[in-house]
Amino acid sequence: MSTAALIMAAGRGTRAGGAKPKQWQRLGNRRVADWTLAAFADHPAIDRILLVINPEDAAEAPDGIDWVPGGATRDASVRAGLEALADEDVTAVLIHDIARACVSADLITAVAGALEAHRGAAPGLPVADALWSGTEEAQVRGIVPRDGLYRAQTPQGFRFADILAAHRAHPGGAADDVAVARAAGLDVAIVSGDPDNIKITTPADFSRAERILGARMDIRLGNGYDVHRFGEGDAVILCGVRIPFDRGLDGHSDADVGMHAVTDAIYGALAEGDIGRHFPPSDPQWKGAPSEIFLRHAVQLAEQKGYRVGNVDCTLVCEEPKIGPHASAMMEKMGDIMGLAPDRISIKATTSERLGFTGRGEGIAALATATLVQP
Ligand SMILES: Nc1ccn([C@@H]2O[C@H](COP(=O)(O)OP(=O)(O)OP(=O)(O)O)[C@@H](O)[C@H]2O)c(=O)n1
Ligand SMILES: C[C@](O)(CO)[C@H](O)COP(=O)(O)O
Repeated sequence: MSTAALIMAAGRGTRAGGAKPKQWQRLGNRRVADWTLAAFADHPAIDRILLVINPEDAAEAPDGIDWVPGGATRDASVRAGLEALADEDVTAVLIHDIARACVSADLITAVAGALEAHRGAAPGLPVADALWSGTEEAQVRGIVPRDGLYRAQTPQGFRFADILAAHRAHPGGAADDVAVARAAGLDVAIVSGDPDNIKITTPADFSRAERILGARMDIRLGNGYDVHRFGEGDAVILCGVRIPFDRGLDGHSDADVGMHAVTDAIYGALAEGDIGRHFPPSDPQWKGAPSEIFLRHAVQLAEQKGYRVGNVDCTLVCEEPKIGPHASAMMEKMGDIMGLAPDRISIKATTSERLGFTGRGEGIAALATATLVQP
């Protein structure tokens, strides 16, 4: 079975307001559309994603995602998307509003899983509040029994051939795809909806969605510690900056103790061991290597796993050389390598009051902490 996600994004978002349709507006550190697409792109049950947009928004479409033009109404847009998939080997389709950016992986799993036993499946929330009917003057006219009533959500899932035929036969004007399916006589199973799967409809919904997504945010913390002893040389390299000195630091690579501690903090936050695991000292290719190779690798690994570096704090422990005059150059260099703003990097130094190996001037130690945030 090949399952496609058809993401409906051709609406104008008039109720939400703003300078551009709601799906292209910011929600935290990404656009609404990017949250929704990421939920499906990362999901193992989804083999293919097709986005339906208004052609006026072509410049907003994310790279690497196929899109087709939608229509004037939601059901016309869905039909356009289904027709575009008709020649592909798609057996099931999950049709989702891009405006439901808080959709969870569990809900996608539940709808996709229900399609193994049912021809159609969609999430619904039983109505929990009392229901009234009202007059145009906002007076209560009567009480509506709520038994058996559900609030409809997306993604709504169907066998592909069924829902394509149902849309082709439908005269238009349906609120959702379950309505189209039912008009064609298809049975649709109700799976448990998710109260957090809100549809961003009005301006107030943006902050609700941010709260929901913020509560899900995964923050990781890692620490790193490294030591290199002094040896022959006329300079040390610390956090990417060459500092002339009457000795150098010994090491297999360029012995940048500060950069190593930061790199290990990132690996630590990922539970990915340390530099030695990724760049074994027994491997001659790393002899004298610039340590930014290691740091770049750690940052890339974090990105591959869906994290970005939030901030980094590094303390160098030595009596000499003096770090203060070089700290801002170090922060700039580290920021360049990590793609991090300077105000998210702290590099500072302390002596150890002439105690221990650093106090006796035998080497330099470095400690670092890094946070990783998802997404
Ligand atoms: N012609 C249309 C109209 C709507 N949609 C999509 O269908 C979903 C329905 O949500 P809704 O809140 O109604 O979106 P809009 O139509 O954009 O909002 P509004 O009614 O406030 O303009 C949205 O993801 C929207 O982009 C679509 O693809 N094509
Ligand atoms: C499809 C839908 O999300 C189901 O709740 C909803 O009907 C679409 O939004 P609209 O506000 O009804 O256009």
